[in-house]
Amino acid sequence: MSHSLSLRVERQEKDQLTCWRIGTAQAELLVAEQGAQVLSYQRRGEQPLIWLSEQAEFKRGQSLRGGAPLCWPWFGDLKRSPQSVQAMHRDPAAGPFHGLVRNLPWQLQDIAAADHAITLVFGLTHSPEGLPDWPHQVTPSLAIRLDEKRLTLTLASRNDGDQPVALSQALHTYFAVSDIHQVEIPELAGCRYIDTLQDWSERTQDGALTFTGETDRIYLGTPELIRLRDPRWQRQICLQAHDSCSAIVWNPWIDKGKRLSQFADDAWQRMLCIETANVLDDIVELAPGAQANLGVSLWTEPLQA
Ligand SMILES: O=P(O)(O)OC[C@H]1O[C@@H](O)[C@H](O)[C@@H](O)[C@@H]1O
Repeated sequence: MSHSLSLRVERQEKDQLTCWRIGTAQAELLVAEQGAQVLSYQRRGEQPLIWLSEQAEFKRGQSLRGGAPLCWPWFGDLKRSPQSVQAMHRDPAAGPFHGLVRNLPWQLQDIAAADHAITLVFGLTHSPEGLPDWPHQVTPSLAIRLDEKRLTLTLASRNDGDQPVALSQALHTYFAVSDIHQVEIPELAGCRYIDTLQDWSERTQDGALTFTGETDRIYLGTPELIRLRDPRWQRQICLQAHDSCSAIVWNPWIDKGKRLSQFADDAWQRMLCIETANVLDDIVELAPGAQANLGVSLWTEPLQA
């Protein structure tokens, strides 16, 4: 498909996966159909905004390291999720980390260009009995909208069943940074967080968040706009969340980085996850017939070094 807005949409087979590459005058985006996983997003003349591991493997049935995997219908360890989220599963002890859909086949269901933007909609097609051990009729879909300035991801969940459903979720976005030691996130100052590396104890963020070691935290009561300042690359990445007031911030640092799949030993220096989420006291309760939309818009702004 080509378009007067100098839009290019190309389907590409990369090893075992079908991907879609979208090129506009301003940016380039790559998405894998599996998991409806955004893999990379780079604005022309800039460093990548979304980070993809140079060791990412394009294999069926496994999530790629990097991009923006979808954690749904729960985030992280199901046994650590609120009771109402656990109760949706037949065997919470056996629920896989980060939910059920990040390594399933999804399909591109719609693609439309209008108002200087292109939107791709991916849907998960699963059996009427629902997902394995999660017997609920909730249909997720992901809309990916690329306009001249921003990339917007919206994960919609519609409850087509006749019982309420509780879920947690996250847009697990990996960002590219110049050097993890030099970036900071000012907007998290004063937020409560759960430090999963300190026995899940609750703390309060003192000043801007900076990075000096392994970090794995769930921030609560987060503001709508969060900025990742990167003076060395003279930019800040802006994240505007929609219908979310919790976020996970994660960097594996050296030791955990060595244990991760599809991850170079020094990759921890170049990436950082800020995951726009609905977790803990921010989970989603979906009445029959209701729909929830979790979203994030991403863009960059110049910054003086
Ligand atoms: O290796 P995975 O399953 O993609 O998870 C990556 C990370 O995802 C983060 O969301 C978690 O907070 C981390 O604890 C975890 O290590």
